[in-house]
Amino acid sequence: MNDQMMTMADKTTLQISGLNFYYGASHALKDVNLNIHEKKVTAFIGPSGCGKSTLLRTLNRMYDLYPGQRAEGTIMYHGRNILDPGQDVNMLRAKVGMVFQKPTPFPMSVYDNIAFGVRLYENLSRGEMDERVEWALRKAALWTEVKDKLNKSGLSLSGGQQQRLCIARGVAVKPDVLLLDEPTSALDPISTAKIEELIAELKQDYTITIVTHNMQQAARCSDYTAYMYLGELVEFGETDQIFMNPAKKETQDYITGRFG
Ligand SMILES: Nc1ncnc2c1ncn2[C@@H]1O[C@H](COP(=O)(O)OP(=O)(O)OP(=O)(O)O)[C@@H](O)[C@H]1O
Repeated sequence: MNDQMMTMADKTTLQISGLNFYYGASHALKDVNLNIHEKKVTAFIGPSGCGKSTLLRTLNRMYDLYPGQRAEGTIMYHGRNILDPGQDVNMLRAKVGMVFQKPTPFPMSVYDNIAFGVRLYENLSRGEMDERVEWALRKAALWTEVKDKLNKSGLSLSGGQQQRLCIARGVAVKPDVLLLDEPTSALDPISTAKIEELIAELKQDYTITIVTHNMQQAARCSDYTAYMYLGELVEFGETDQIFMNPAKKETQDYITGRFG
């Protein structure tokens, strides 16, 4: 399927055009053009340092927190360029949530890990908050494991549970998009399988973008794959096509492990 046909079949949530990114003078993303499709999983793959995480971090302006980092170009989201200086970044980050490589629960109870973010945006009654916490934990396939431990510290959970808690925290504010930056690289195979199952469930409701070093994971979990090299987007397409019939030799060399 060519890009135009895919765009007709799937709605675009984020439309990235002419995106360049700089760490000071270092040019880390070079004229990236890419559509992220609604309620699909898009994987970013490529060798270390190719710009996968940088691209992910532009999608909710995470880089704004660091001086000297800047993006140029457009990322259209609901009719607005999110790179515009006038963009409300707090609102953007509520709509485009992020889960990091290392599980990062807040040093507070399981319940408050979820409620904390919700309180920033909504004024819910205690009963409504209880419902939201349960809803988010169920969405993250964690409820049955923690329903009797809601007042225990989030840090007392296993690594895999902590990562699902972080996903629950992201989901609790009802985002449109979830950005997952190597979400299973610190986890054992069983926790990894749970997160992958969870991704398959979550894409019914959310647009998901995942950075992964694991080719099998990209092949299993994603609908679309973007292969990057040295800050450039080399090839983008449906995951089956990228893995079974890539258009570019560089892509084929990378996915078959012949790279470098
Ligand atoms: N904070 C930073 N300051 C300066 N340069 C950076 C910074 N973070 C990343 N870079 C550079 O930007 C380029 C892209 O890095 P990025 O982390 O996006 O790559 P990646 O594909 O996610 O790599 P990995 O798979 O190793 O995580 C690299 O050359 C990297 O050295």
